[in-house]
Amino acid sequence: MNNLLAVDAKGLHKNFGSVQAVRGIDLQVAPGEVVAFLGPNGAGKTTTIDMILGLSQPGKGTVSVYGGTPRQAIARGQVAAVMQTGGLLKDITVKESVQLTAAMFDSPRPVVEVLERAGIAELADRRVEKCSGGQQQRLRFAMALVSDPGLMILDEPTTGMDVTGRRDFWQAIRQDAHRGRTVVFATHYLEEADSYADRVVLVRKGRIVADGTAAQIKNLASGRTVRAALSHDDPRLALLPEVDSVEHDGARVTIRTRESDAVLRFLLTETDAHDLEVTANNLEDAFVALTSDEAEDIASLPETAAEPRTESEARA
Ligand SMILES: Nc1ncnc2c1ncn2[C@@H]1O[C@H](COP(=O)(O)OP(=O)(O)OP(=O)(O)O)[C@@H](O)[C@H]1O
Repeated sequence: MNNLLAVDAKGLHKNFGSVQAVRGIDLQVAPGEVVAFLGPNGAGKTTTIDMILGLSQPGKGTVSVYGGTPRQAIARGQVAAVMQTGGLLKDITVKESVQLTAAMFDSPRPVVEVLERAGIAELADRRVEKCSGGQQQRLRFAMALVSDPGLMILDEPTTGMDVTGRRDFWQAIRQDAHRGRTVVFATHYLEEADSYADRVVLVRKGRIVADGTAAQIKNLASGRTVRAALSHDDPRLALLPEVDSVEHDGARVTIRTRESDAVLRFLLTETDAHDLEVTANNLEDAFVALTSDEAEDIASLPETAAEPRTESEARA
């Protein structure tokens, strides 16, 4: 994995005046990966994506896309983006928009084909200004498909869409991704990352705080709390590898853990604990906790970087 990486970003920093928008992001994306860049408002997702696309320059750090600069990759048609807003001319039709984009490339995909892929063939003659927000996003997607890019970058593409619109949009993306296209998308919807990404990169305040499969991130985010009555403080609890934190409060102890079974076993066999209670943390609450101001950095999960998808694993 060297210059074959779809994205190789190293030590990215970006400040806007006194705002440190990105504070040291390293991101390697292998061809065929579908990566969600997940984080709350202001985490630095768009700023990072802008640097990957060459729309802004890092204050520090480097970005290469397929071994070249972002601008070279865009000019070669290797990367295309679907951004949240902009990029559309309101007075022309859907089909004309795609035709204009196609005129920029030597061997574009046929216009009719990309309109179908994006699910807007029946809107071909509609003026852009008459299209709904979701339809305009599909048009941006169609325009991004024209160069048949190896890497597609989507910046919160479904913001403002209703549930059906989001589902239909992702279905269109998935249907097109069957050839193992690399996809990097920014989102703050946990369920989008969960449903559509092989790998989830969780960002908070300009840094990556976790990097793994959706299941691993969910595991991190969805620990359990064990409460029990205990006659005295037991310092061994805090030393258990499965334990994240221990709080003693009089005769009760509260233990946060990712593996409640191991903790329960210890309490029942090694201590006089009784009146045990286990509660699962709410996933959304836990996600907020992972990315909140108070949250400490969580170690990334090194083995989790998903392998490039094979043809057979690729989504239909
Ligand atoms: N052009 C700019 N000038 C000043 N500050 C900026 C600029 N662009 C971004 N920021 C600030 O940088 C930080 C990161 O913003 P960014 O847009 O990258 O976050 P994001 O994760 O994409 O958020 P959202 O989910 O709300 O789109 C925020 O504090 C934002 O206010």
